[in-house]
Amino acid sequence: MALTLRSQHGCFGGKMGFYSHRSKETATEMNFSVFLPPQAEKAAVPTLTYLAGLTCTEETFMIKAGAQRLAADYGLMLVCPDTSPRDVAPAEQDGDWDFGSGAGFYVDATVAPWSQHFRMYSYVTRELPDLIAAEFPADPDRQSIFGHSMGGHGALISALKTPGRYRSVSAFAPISAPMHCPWGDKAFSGYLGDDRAAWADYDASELVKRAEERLPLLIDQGSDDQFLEAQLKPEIFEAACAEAGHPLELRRHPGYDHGYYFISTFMADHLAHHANALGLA
Ligand SMILES: N[C@@H](CCC(=O)N[C@@H](CSC=O)C(=O)NCC(=O)O)C(=O)O
Repeated sequence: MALTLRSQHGCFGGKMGFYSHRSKETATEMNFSVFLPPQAEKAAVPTLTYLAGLTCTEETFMIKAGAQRLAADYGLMLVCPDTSPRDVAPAEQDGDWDFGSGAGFYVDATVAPWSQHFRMYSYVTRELPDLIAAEFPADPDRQSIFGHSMGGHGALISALKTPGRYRSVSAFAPISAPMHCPWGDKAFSGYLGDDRAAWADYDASELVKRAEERLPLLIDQGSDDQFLEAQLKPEIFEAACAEAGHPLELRRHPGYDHGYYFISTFMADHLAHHANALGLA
């Protein structure tokens, strides 16, 4: 598997790298970033994948979230894919910031033209982990996942749909019930068509009701988040977890909005959550 190293930077004793490669799933070049902690020079380390939100790239989290110092302390590899394929025909880019480029929604599209390249679910749950295991000093038996907003939705569905893959999951302000909000309605009807049964396969509030395993699950939500009421709907996911008997630590934080100041404030708690599940704490 040919990887192109686009740039590399020393970071907290480890290495911050930005890569691209030809993806079989999306049939495009895909970008991703990896933070290698110093411990990775001597041994395979656990990986924590972060899925970013609408309009983000593989750089946003690495630049803004402040996760690398803690990951270096724990000996945790951080992996962050781009949020969609990029080098696609104009008809597949879409002019909207919440659909098309930068808005892959972590689903495998079934509706043309999106179905040709927008296969982000298979990309983040299969192709990218396999690539990381083959090309980096990663311990494939110790993986966890987290994300923000659209990426929080992506992290929740990735964990719920692949029992046995991840040791823990967490999310900042996730789109918790995409079948019941305008962002999800637009993405699911565009990528998956009108069949709401297909939508339920990518909705965490539906998937948790049939979950086979019980993962440590942490969600942080700002109470002053501008998207909270219309788009995020944590109360639906909270009720679904209660109905399913799935443990959930959902914390609401007055004074915090949707942005990376909120994310960076609670980043240490999320890394501790995952480090604990991955046997690093
Ligand atoms: N362009 C939009 C705002 C887009 C936005 O807020 N994106 C969020 C994720 S929202 C859900 O997935 C984000 O993480 N942005 C990156 C950042 O650096 O903050 C608008 O104009 O409202």
